[in-house]
Amino acid sequence: MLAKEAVIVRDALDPSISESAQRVRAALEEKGLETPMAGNGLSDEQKRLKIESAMREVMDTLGLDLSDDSLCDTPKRIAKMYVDEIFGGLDYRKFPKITQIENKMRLDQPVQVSDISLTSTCEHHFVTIDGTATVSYIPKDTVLGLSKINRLVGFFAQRPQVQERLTQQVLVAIQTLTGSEDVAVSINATHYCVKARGIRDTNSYTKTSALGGKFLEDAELRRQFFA
Ligand SMILES: Nc1nc2c(ncn2[C@@H]2O[C@H](COP(=O)(O)OP(=O)(O)OP(=O)(O)O)[C@@H](O)[C@H]2O)c(=O)[nH]1
Ligand SMILES: [Zn+2]
Repeated sequence: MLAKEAVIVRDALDPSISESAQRVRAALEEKGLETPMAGNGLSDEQKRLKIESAMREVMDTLGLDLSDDSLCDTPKRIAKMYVDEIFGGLDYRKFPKITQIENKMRLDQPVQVSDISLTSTCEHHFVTIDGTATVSYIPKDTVLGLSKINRLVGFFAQRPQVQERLTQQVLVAIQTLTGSEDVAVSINATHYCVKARGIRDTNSYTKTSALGGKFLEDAELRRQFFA
């Protein structure tokens, strides 16, 4: 297993990790908001093979018949889903390409993207978190391509998460990329670990928010964001 510092140095030299991704990661590390990772240096293919084998063990332990034609490929499907889909955001090589344009329009009012659909995975139970995110920022020197906001939410959602950390990670990513402290993020989500097991509450949902710069200082701006 490689030490965390060694992984960061290796990734800094990896041309498939964009400069934007490296800056966001450094900012998260500095603020103690990075997802806890113990980088093991495995390739995606090595990860798929190991997870497939582990899932085979889990299913076998549950007493499922792995020779059944409906079940036999499930370990492989789960391995692919974890590495390439629902946990793809653990790999900064998959960080979205961030397009920004110079703020020639001198925009100084909030740009808000509301109700971004989001699915993530609860890191305590590995079941779905299903919700929406709303992101607002006041541009400084550059303006972000709108879809990039959805993509950034999607990237950090594709990790095992707690909703509070996910909300903060999106905030820091947008602050880092735009150079503007004036960012607000809110997430409303249903946790299937609360809905489908445990307390089995089918109604409740969780609201979190993370605010920076003028959104913290200006009550009217904050009111508009939450309105
Ligand atoms: N703060 C926070 N907690 C979460 C999130 N997702 C799940 N949890 C909680 O994580 C906690 C884990 O508690 P444990 O007592 O270790 O787990 P458990 O025995 O399965 O708990 P129950 O869900 O109450 O049955 C639970 O209270 C979950 O509801 C999240 O995004 N944020
Ligand atoms: Zn959970």
